[in-house]
Amino acid sequence: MAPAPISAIKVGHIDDVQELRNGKSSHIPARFIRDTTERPAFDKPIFCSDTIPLIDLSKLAKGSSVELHKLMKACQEWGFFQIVNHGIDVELGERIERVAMEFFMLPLEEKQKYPMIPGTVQGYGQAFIFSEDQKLDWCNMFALGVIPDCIRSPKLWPSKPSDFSETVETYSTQVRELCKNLLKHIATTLALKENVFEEMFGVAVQAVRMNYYPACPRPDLVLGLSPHSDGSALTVLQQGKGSSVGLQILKDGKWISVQPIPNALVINIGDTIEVLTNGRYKSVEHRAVTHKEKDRLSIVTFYAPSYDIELGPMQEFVDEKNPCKYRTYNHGEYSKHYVTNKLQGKKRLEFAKIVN
Ligand SMILES: O=C(O)CCC(=O)C(=O)O
Ligand SMILES: [Fe+2]
Repeated sequence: MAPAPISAIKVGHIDDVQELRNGKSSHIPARFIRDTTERPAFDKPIFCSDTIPLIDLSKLAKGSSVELHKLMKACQEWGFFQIVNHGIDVELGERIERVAMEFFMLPLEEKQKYPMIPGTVQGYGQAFIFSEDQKLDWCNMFALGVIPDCIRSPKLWPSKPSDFSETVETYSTQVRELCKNLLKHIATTLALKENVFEEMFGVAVQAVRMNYYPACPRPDLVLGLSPHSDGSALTVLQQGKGSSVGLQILKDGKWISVQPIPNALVINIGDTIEVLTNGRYKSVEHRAVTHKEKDRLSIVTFYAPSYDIELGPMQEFVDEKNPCKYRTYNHGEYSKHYVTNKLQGKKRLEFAKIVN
């Protein structure tokens, strides 16, 4: 049966979490309350690991083999790491946080001029909601396609604050360079030609998502963002200064909090790199939790191949011991599949899995 058009899907009433928060009531609407198995376990001590690898990009740039080895281990064993000396201007990092917060603090009517466009995950609101019985995230998102032009919706770029668009453009230009740079180093860790990904990806797709998690009176009952892996090749995540700890990654069956490090960025491997490397480097499931008193902001950039690219495991990673785990598919089709299915762990990658 053909899938129902997104516009025909009934999502029911979606409360705006900032409005709920401003109402100061401690009542949590039922649609936000998770099943017991999904709730964050605040009663057990959260395993706050400082072992999530920290990579110094300036050392990689100087050709440090020790740092390259650390990067290889980070990609292979974690799929998540933090980077310092990454080349993004500190002042620009502060500016993007400021404009994002100024946008989220606008009156609801103003933000609703840029409503989330179903099936594209662009605009303001809750994304990935496809049915009335689906749980909601304690989060407001504002997402924009940046590159190429065909994914930009100029109507969604807000006029307030006045320097919002210019800041997103400048920030995105610098993050794009960072992604290209990181992919070169990642290719080197895989004994591939350093430009292999850039040549393969064509004009890479880049999108930015700002996630705002207001403080929640019952962080033990809700999730800021449902568990998922990213569909990108790489994701660059900036945790807002002064934000609460919120990002958690699933490692060996345990949720581990990622401690923000001043001026560091969090990098994670997305589904695309998992497929290309036939699972050598894996995309990792992650989620966000909320905090009772503190709000939290994250600025997330997704960097992925052009939509017209056909993707599948590279031959370098397929042999008798490592049979091909994923089929070849069109990246545009995968992206469409990704944005039209709910966040549910790594389920969306089943799209590409070869089932024996
Ligand atoms: O806010 C966070 O830390 C997680 C955001 C995230 O995973 C996403 O936007 O894909
Ligand atoms: Fe994510």
